[in-house]
Amino acid sequence: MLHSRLISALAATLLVACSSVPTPPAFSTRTDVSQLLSLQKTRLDVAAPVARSKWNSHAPIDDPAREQAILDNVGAQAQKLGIDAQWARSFFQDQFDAGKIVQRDLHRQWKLEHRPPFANPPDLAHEVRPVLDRLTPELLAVLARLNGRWCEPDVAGALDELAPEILGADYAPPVQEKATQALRCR
Ligand SMILES: C=C(O[C@@H]1C=C(C(=O)O)C=C[C@H]1O)C(=O)O
Repeated sequence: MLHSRLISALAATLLVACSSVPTPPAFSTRTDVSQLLSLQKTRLDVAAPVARSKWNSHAPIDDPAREQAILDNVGAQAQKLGIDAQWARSFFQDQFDAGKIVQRDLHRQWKLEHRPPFANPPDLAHEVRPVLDRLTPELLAVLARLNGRWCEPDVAGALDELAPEILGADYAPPVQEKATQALRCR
């Protein structure tokens, strides 16, 4: 008798303890969306050093061979993570295009200012591109956690709320829209 009362008291305590734990899915979804947008922002931040390097070297903003190599790697890695390869490629193409809006805006501004070459331009191949290459697997890992969930209300809601906050801190709406295009519920 005493034994069974003790068990039901313990069970009741456990029930109370479990129900007071915050719901982890909503919390981790918001964290994942925030992390994704922060990584996208970090990638966009690399556009300015890329633009400085190309301003000095007169290299074109578009480098289709480099883009193709990244996309082929992205497609292969995405498949291993269970992400649709074509979707992952279009997400990364959007990141390239968003970064190129930033690069073009800077070159346009420097042209108007008759800006001379930069004194210490970053080395594109040895300093700048390695930063972008390190971001690729990090982006793919978060994308794998959010894979196919873009129409879930907590994912779409976090995206709507956090994109203007995180990307909008430094980037205009056209850049934000391009960078988040593949993430929208369709
Ligand atoms: C960032 C660069 O400029 C462009 C954008 C790229 C990117 O975002 O990864 C890749 C090649 C270029 O078309 C670059 O040349 O490295």
